[in-house]
Amino acid sequence: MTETLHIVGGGMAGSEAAWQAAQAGIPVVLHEMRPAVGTFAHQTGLLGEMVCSNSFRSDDSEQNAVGLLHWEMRAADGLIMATADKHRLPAGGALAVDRDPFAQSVTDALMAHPNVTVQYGEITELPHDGHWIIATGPLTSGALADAIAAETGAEALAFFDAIAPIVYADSIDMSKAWMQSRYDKGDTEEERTAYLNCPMDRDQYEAFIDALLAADKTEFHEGETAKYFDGCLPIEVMAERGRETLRFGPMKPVGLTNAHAPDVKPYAVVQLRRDNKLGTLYNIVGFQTKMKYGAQNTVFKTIPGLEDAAFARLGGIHRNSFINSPTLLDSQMRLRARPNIRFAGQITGVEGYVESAAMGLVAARMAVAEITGKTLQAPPDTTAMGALMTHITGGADAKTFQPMNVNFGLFPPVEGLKSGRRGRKDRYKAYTDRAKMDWKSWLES
Ligand SMILES: Cc1cc2nc3c(=O)[nH]c(=O)nc-3n(C[C@H](O)[C@H](O)[C@H](O)COP(=O)(O)OP(=O)(O)OC[C@H]3O[C@@H](n4cnc5c(N)ncnc54)[C@H](O)[C@@H]3O)c2cc1C
Repeated sequence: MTETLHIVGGGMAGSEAAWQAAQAGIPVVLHEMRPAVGTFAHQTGLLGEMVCSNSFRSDDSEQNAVGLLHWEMRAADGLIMATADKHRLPAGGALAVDRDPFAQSVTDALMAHPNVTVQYGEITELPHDGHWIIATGPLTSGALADAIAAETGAEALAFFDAIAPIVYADSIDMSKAWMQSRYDKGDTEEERTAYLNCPMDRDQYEAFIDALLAADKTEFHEGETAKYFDGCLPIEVMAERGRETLRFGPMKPVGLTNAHAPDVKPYAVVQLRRDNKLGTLYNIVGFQTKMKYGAQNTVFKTIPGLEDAAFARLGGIHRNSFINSPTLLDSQMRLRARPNIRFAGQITGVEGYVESAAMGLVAARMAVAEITGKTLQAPPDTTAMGALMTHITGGADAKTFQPMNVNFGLFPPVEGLKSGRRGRKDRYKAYTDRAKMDWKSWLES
């Protein structure tokens, strides 16, 4: 008899995973704690509930990385994409979804599937036997989060997402910024030039502080803890504590010499640190923030060198349980210490409905292969699915690991194409053409 796949969490990732495995002929038990045990964000007991916006973002599979991920999931007969297409609302180039019929259809499809049993109830332990996928999302219940922390070490499970904004390297103006580590620290040239620095004079700093203090901010949701840890105070809270706080904190100008004006001492310096192995993404060090996205776009572009910055993601702080996947998971998304357990969805450190469902899709296919005595290699990192997986299972720096949306910064470059803004359209088309070809080959493998 074929072994059963247990999936914990009937959200975006768990629903997609259940569908993929069931369609492959594997018996699935899907464990969902709602409606008996709720979260502060979910409103219903339905599977596949969208907790906030009703958008799956861009549907452009040629020029947008999330649009490409849509394409890949459709090509893999994904339940979440097929249901989103069925309940699509007019939204220009974006894929907006009528949320209640969407979740109802996901629920109906899984309930009606002969290979799926939905079992309502909270799972509170990490199981020792059988094949399991944990897809309990950013609001994983307290008991299970405790069990995960006990298994992995408390520091490997984050409860808050304190996100510093991430910028595409090729959108930074290097005629103003320069590369240097503070006090030129490091044994190699690479280490001595590990940071990218943006200098400010006094007027620019004062104007920046004014803009921070005046910016629109988001409040914590009810049920979220508004407790900040001193190590990750939002920059605007630091600015509220005193106009000089940032200049003595993340923006301190010491140990740095402006390569473009060595005789002029900057009044403050914003530092950016490499965020991925490819060097295509940089995060602004210490700039976690509760400013609204519109305000961030305006305020951060006043930083010299970032006037034309394009953001791979903006900053934020919110309740989000996620594991340190680069250290905990192998390339099959299995917990190294307990290989009978895979993780999928937002808890692995991806961000967003589509990315979470995508990780459910691939984790289930890997589990199916294992149950049927085969091994399915991870998709190549030239595909949107593979680029995301590579990021969480090893591409990202484990020390600064933060949840990530899919974006072209995660893709290996296509050789021979023009860099910078002007070449972007051709570059993205080349990425997506390559991805589609490689995704089709992977599906056939
Ligand atoms: C407040 C908030 C707003 C968000 N807004 C957006 C947005 O606008 N757009 C966007 O793309 N993403 C948004 N996200 C992120 C969003 O949660 C994810 O994109 C997506 O829902 C994650 O999918 P998932 O399957 O990993 O988790 P979920 O969809 O949350 O599914 C996890 C499921 O596991 C269940 N569960 C948890 N613990 C247990 C347990 N112990 N036993 C059994 N079941 C359990 C939960 O009830 C839930 O059904 C938001 C997240 C939060 C918290």
